[in-house]
Amino acid sequence: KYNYSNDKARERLYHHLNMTSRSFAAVIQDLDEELKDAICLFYLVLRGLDTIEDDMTIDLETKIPVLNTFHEIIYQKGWTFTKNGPNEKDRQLLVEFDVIIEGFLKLKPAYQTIIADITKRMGNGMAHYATAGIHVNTTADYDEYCHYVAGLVGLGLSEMFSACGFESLVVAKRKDLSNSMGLFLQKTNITRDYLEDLRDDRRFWPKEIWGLYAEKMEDLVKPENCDKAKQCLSHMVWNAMGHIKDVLEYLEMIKNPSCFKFCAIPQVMAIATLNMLHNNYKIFTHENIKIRKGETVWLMKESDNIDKVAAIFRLYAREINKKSDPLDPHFVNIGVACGEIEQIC
Ligand SMILES: CC(C)(C)CN1C(=O)[C@@H](CC(=O)N[C@@H](CC(=O)O)C(=O)O)O[C@H](c2cccc3ccccc23)c2cc(Cl)ccc21
Repeated sequence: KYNYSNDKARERLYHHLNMTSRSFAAVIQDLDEELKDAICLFYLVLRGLDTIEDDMTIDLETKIPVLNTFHEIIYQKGWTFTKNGPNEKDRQLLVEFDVIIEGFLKLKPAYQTIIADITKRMGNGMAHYATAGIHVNTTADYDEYCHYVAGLVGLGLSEMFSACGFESLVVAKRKDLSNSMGLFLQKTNITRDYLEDLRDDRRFWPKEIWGLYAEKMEDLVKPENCDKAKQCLSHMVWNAMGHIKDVLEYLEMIKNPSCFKFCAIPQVMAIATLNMLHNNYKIFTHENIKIRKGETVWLMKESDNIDKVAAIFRLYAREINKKSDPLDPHFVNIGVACGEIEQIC
C-alpha cells in the first residue's frame, strides 16, 4: 500500500538519477512501472562502479578490492564511499550510496540477482584492466574491455526484459546481440573521448589500431601527424560500425514500446555521434565534443519504432560515407559498411 517513507526514499533515488544524466534519466522514468525502479537502480549501481573505476586519484590498493567486491557492497546497508577525488563528476552519488543500497534491497529478488551477477562480472573485469601494466593492446582486448564495461549491461537488461515478461525469452538468449548493443555505445564513447582520456592517462584505443599510424598514442595530437591521426580515427569509426548490424537485429526483437525507446535512444545518439566524429580532426584538439542539443531532441522524438530507427541509421550511414576521404586506407571498408547498413535498413 502507499508508504510515505518509501515515497521519500524513491524521491531521493530519482534525484540521484537526474543528477547523473538528465536526458537519459527522463527516458528511464518513462519505462513501465514494473521495470522503472529496477533499471534506475541498475543504472545507479553501475554509475557508482564506473565512478570508482574512473577515479585515477584512488590508489590501486583501495580501488581493486572495491571493484572486486562491489556486488557484495550493494547488499550492505549504510555503506558509502568518500575517497573519491573532489572533482569526480558523480562523487556525491557514492557519498550517499546508502540511498541506492536501500532502493536495491527493496527490489524483487530476481532483479537483485541479475544486477548483482552483472556487477560482479563487471567489477572483476574492471579490476583486471585497472591492474598496473594491463593495457588494451589487441582488438580482442578492446572487445573484451568493452564487453566488461558495456556488453554485460546489455546482457543484464535483456535478462530483465525477459524476466518481467515484457519481452520474449529469445531476447535474453541472444547474448551476442545484447553484447553488441553495449559495444557499439562504448566504442563510440571511447572514440569520442580520445583527448579527455589521454589527459587523465586512460588508454582505451587498442595499440593494434593506433600502432599502424603512430609510434606512441599521444603522437596523434601533433599537428604534423594530422593525416595519420584522421586515418586512425577512420579505423576506429569503422571498428565501431561493425556492431550496427547486430544493434538493428536486437532492436527488431524489442516489442514493448517503453523498452524499445529506452534501447533505441542511446543507439541513435551513438550513430549520430559517430557521424560527427568521422573525419573530424577536432577530437584531437578539443574535449567533450557533443552532437547539438537540437539534434538530440529530434533523435529522442524520432526513435519510437524500428522503421524510424532504421531510417535514422540509413541517413547517418549515407552522411558518414559522404564524408569519407578516398585517400583514406579505410575508405573502401567504410563504404562497404555503409552499403550494408543501407541494405538492411
Ligand atoms: C557504458 C554504457 C554505454 C553501458 C553506459 N550507459 C549508457 O550510455 C546509457 C545512455 C546514457 O547513459 N546516456 C547518457 C550518457 C552520458 O551521460 O554522457 C546521456 O546523458 O545521454 O545507455 C545504456 C543502455 C541503454 C539501453 C540499452 C542498452 C543495451 C546495452 C548496453 C547499454 C544500454 C546504459 C544502460 C544502463 Cl542500465 C547503464 C549504463 C548505460
